[in-house]
Amino acid sequence: MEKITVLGAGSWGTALAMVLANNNHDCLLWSHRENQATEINLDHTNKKYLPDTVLPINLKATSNFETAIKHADTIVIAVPTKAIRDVCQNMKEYLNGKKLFVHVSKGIEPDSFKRISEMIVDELPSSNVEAIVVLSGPSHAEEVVLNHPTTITAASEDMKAAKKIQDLFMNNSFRVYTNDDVIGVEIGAALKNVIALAAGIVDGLGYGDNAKAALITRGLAEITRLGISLGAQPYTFSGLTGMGDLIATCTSIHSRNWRAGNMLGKGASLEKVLDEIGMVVEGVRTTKAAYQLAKKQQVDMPITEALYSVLFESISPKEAVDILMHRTKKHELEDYKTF
Ligand SMILES: NC(=O)C1=CN([C@@H]2O[C@H](COP(=O)(O)OP(=O)(O)OC[C@H]3O[C@@H](n4cnc5c(N)ncnc54)[C@H](OP(=O)(O)O)[C@@H]3O)[C@@H](O)[C@H]2O)C=CC1
Ligand SMILES: O=C(CO)COP(=O)(O)O
Repeated sequence: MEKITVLGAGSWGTALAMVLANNNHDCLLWSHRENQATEINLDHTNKKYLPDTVLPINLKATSNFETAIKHADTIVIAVPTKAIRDVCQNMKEYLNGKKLFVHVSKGIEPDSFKRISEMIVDELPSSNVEAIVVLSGPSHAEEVVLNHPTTITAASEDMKAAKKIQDLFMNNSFRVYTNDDVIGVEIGAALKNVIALAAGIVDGLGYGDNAKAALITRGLAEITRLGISLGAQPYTFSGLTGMGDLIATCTSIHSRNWRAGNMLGKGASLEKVLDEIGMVVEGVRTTKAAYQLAKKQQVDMPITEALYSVLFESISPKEAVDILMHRTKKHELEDYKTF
């Protein structure tokens, strides 16, 4: 039995804490809302985020950040991308010695273009960081809490740390692989949300399966191009955190990104969509970051550009699809000629 803290009691933090508690670890879940921590401790529910789930009784919660950080030497950070820096900054005063950090967030920071692990490195003193592991893959919280078979990847530059996280999370319904391509895993995780928003849009427009298959396939091509330009290994993008998560997110009603796109495709405004979903839709902010990053890297990312125009330049979803369909003629495999 290992002591582990999970920071962030939204859908994913709660589902992962449940996996760890079911694996008989001493898992403490931190919520920044006292009433939510009380609900988890007394009612064993988290109704806002996982309405139909009964949490294991050995899963404890706290809203005391100091208690949460001091509880364990393994800390899982499960807050949205935009909260990563704040959470890391707040934790510094309670860190004493080295801890193993796991992050599970899927995004890139606009303007700095930093991946999550880079933000963690920016914010935490290296003397307090044993290693950073990213846990990512096709894994809707709603299915994980039902113990439906799920596969995921623990990626780190430190394979010993990745294997430790594999051991802590793995069980009969939660299968964990390892990978050392942190760039590829984080880029695939962040960018699949952009393509999922676009997939939701084509479904909302009523364009059907051909259009969605095109988006997933050409989406993977542009994600791979960007990833390679940043130093990722090409084959990571055919794996769980690339193609795997694209399929899960672009085809599922569980996906907040797909649902947001679907509502946009049906004509709703971005403001109304985000208000109605009420949970993080990472793809919106990541579209901005990816659009900027593609320009910096001089990588062609037509789907990301089209989505950027819809989200931030008031182009209609239908016009954006028309623009994509009228691009100059290309060879399908010209992206792959370099590997
Ligand atoms: N849901 C899923 O199935 C999966 C999600 N992910 C990724 O996990 C990350 C978290 O997503 P998810 O749990 O789904 O998001 P949710 O929107 O479900 O929950 C986010 C949680 O983070 C809390 N939070 C927000 N800002 C802060 C802050 N500054 N300090 C402390 N807590 C904060 C929210 O609190 P409040 O209630 O107050 O808003 C909420 O509890 C995202 O990057 C997502 O892409 C990855 C795999 C699967
Ligand atoms: O990352 C996810 C599944 O792997 C969850 O996707 P959403 O954030 O779109 O719900």
